[in-house]
Amino acid sequence: MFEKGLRRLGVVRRFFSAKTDTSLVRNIGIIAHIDAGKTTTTERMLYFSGKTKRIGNVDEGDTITDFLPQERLRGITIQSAAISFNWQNKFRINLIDTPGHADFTFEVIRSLKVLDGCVTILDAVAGVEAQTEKVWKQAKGIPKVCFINKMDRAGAGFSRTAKEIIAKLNTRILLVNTPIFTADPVSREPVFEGVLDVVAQKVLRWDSKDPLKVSVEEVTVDSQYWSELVQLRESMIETLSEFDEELVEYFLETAEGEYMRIPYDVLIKSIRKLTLANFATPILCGASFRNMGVQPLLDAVVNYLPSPLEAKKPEINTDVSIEVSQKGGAVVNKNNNLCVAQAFKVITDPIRGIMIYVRVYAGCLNSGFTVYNSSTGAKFKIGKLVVMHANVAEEVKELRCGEIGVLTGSTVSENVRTGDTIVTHCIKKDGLRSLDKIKELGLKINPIETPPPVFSAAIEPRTLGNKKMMEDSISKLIREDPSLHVSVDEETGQTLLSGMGQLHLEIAKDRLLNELNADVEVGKVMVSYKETINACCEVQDLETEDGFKFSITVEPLEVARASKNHDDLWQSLSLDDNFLIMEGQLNHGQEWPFQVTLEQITSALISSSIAALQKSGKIANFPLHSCVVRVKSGWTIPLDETSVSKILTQTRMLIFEALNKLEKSEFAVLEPIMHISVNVKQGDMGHVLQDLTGARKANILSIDDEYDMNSGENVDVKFQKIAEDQYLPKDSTMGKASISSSATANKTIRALVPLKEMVTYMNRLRSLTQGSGSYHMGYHGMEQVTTDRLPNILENY
Ligand SMILES: Nc1nc2c(ncn2[C@@H]2O[C@H](COP(=O)(O)OP(=O)(O)OP(=O)(O)O)[C@@H](O)[C@H]2O)c(=O)[nH]1
Repeated sequence: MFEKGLRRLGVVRRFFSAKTDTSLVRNIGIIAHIDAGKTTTTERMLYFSGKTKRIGNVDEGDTITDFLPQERLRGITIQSAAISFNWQNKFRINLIDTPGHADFTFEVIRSLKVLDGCVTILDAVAGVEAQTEKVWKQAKGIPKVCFINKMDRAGAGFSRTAKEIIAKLNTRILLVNTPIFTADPVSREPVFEGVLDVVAQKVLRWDSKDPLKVSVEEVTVDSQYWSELVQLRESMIETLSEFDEELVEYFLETAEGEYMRIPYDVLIKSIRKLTLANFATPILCGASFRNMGVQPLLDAVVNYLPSPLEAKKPEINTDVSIEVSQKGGAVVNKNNNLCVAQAFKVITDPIRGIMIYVRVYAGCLNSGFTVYNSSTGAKFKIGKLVVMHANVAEEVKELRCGEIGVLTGSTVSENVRTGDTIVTHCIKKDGLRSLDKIKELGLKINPIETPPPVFSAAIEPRTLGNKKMMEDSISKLIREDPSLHVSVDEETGQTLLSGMGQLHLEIAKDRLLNELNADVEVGKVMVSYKETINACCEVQDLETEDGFKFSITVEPLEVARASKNHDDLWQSLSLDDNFLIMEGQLNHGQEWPFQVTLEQITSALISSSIAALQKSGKIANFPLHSCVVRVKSGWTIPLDETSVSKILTQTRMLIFEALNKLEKSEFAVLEPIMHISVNVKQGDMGHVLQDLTGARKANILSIDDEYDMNSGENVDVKFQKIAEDQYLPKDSTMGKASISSSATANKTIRALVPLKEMVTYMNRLRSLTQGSGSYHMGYHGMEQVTTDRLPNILENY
């Protein structure tokens, strides 16, 4: 219980030991729609855990996790920040606070890749918002708890939000605590004062002046909360019984069918079981800004979210076994000496240089050991290892299975990129030779997918002498943020920087100018267009005198998918939905004959394919999208060749040559299509709809009442029924739905729209709705530009 944690606060504020038992580690992410209160909640978690001695606030720009100058200035999270702290003096929580803005979705994707559990924060007034639905889907399969925040705001609706969680996020819920209110002495309006803890059967009230002071009151039969508590427990136990046989047995036999006789520990165990199985989501509430409800949330993190030993196993490229032992954590290929880790984030620290965040999946990573990057084939020694507390580093000797930490040192900076897998021996400093070449050194954790960039801007040095510095600064930026892309037009020499949205490019520009001191000019932000091919092309058996032999085809993605062969090695080019296929590579069987490794060859082929597909569109030189470069089986290189540079140049030329065989008519221009949800008052609906379908060429998917769950396209009928049947306490504050009369009732329009038509939409929506309308937009996919709009697009590009 958190009271124990509180009591300890004044006494124990020491750093945790690096050797925390793996079963006591929680790697969690905080995910939500923008402004739901992720950073505010994280800040309180750090304070209540004893990690910080004062509470930072987003609005004053002094939080621990939003430490970039741009984050403090704008009051939003831009990059995910990792921080470790203790709870209950025994659990170690590694927490990543992720950005909520859709432009920084890659930060969420890469964090989710290495996390075992999530806290989803919701704004009690806004309910389940569009970005919440999106991140919830991205976190599929990861156990979650929900925190309904901002219960202090007028219009907060706990039960309304809880109902939306069931219906829109398609999960059963377990109400771990519910809000309690007191009446304002003057206005008599309800004021949020604490929570009813359904599991511990207590009422917790926070002192508005002292954040550490909480009064705890047992709920007994004569309490005003007793009958509410009985109903809440009954409802919780019914949901638990749907899944947990052991609980049913306990309820019927030991508790003799009495809901109130199931003890705290038995309930915690059962809630944990359902959460880990992704059968249900525990729900809690509070108001982080007022320091209310955060300690129970931390208790929920350790009580209900998985340790690394219980988490989803990593997805890897081969079929070796991954077993989990309570003592050693995950063991890959039955080898207790094998360490497997994945790099998920790279940052450049002004003092420490390049820092690579890794998650260790098996074994133990030791400083000073030689490691192998199985994604690139590079072998190198790692330097110091550190654990980060936002921007403060603590040096550690080792990172064990399940932990998140940082690699530092110059060798590391040259050899590791986001998504790479690192393999090493846990005991011998230079023990790579004793690892199995194919099953262990060849093992890769599936890479982190990068979403496609949809906006780009030309960028150029102010003076010619600054070109090199500009290139270096851009590559630093891209190393940190692979969702930014750079391409150079070989004919005009123009450099284009592409990203996930206008804000993303704006921040990149700010960082280039102010943090990296690059003397550059950045042009107008424009939509990124692509081209694709609708026919295959090939170059057969190119043989050079010095012994290189390759046959290559370039195919549309759907053609390659239709003829997928399980012996082929598919590699994502991490860009534009393009792939490289190496035919028959999983079937070689015999001894590897070449000096260079398969990983080095594959890495070279990936680089040459990316370069060749960058500017190959025949209609307008746009980069190619949804294309596959296939290297046919039977390829060879000279046996004594020690470098891959020739493979790079030869295959790049071959891809160009193949593409040149296609006619212009076999190419098509693609544009980014966005899904949008627009919230407007009923009275404004007509104008907004007319504008969307007319000027913006939108394809309307649905029009729903904002809080009407009877008609949403993403409402599953099964969960709608569960939502209707769920027992929920009456909302004490005035819910938004009850405030609105039919004339002002909010409507949500969902539609698919070309991004080009949405560039100035915010201003347009404001003027159509007198400032009351709002919208949210996310990437849907690339689609062929319709013939009527193509000439205009090409003319203006
Ligand atoms: N009334 C009220 N306001 C809150 C509460 N929690 C956060 N806020 C405010 O909501 C705004 C957004 O809070 P943040 O913590 O930055 O939200 P976020 O989810 O981290 O935002 P992004 O990371 O930019 O997506 C700030 O103005 C906070 O002060 C709360 O419990 N009650």
